[in-house]
Amino acid sequence: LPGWKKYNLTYRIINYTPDMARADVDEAIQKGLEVWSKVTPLIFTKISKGIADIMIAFRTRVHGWCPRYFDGPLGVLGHAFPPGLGLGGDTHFDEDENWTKDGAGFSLFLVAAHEFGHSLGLSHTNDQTALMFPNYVSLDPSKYPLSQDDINGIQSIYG
Ligand SMILES: CC(C)C[C@H](C(=O)NO)C(=O)N[C@@H](CC(N)=O)C(=O)NCc1cccc(N)c1
Ligand SMILES: [Ca+2]
Ligand SMILES: [Zn+2]
Repeated sequence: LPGWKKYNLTYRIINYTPDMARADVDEAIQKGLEVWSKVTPLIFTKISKGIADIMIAFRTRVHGWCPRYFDGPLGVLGHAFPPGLGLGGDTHFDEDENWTKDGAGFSLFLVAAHEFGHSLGLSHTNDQTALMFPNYVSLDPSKYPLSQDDINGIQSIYG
């Protein structure tokens, strides 16, 4: 599994969803990254300008030079590119979803944690208890642990 060749990665939130307070978006993204830094030597540093390893944006439908597109409400919630230069690591969230900190809509924290798994080199798993299972499971974000499958996967890259 290809991964980043460095442990210190930068991220930048390019734009914010109007669905949530900015501070709540910052927190959801930071916690989504922490899910992975807790079990690896990875360190994530937030920058507010320039090019980060992981560029994070909320987008709809066909967007910019991204080779993938979104599909309106529901369905695809986000996508992220595997480690590498340029688009590598970048993460996009579908702005046509209702993003939330808790309660109705989709938990930005949960989806971000899943997408960052891809940004770090993980693909989907068929372990239904895993964060990297293809489909969203709306479990309480605070209790949503990584499954052993997730941990094995990430530690096989950044052990
Ligand atoms: C083919 C991919 C572009 C689908 C896309 C995905 O897996 N992105 O990483 C996606 O948004 N999948 C939905 C499920 C679907 N409608 O296909 C999803 O909920 N993924 C995010 C997610 C969030 C939290 C937990 C899990 N297991 C999955
Ligand atoms: Ca969608
Ligand atoms: Zn996925």
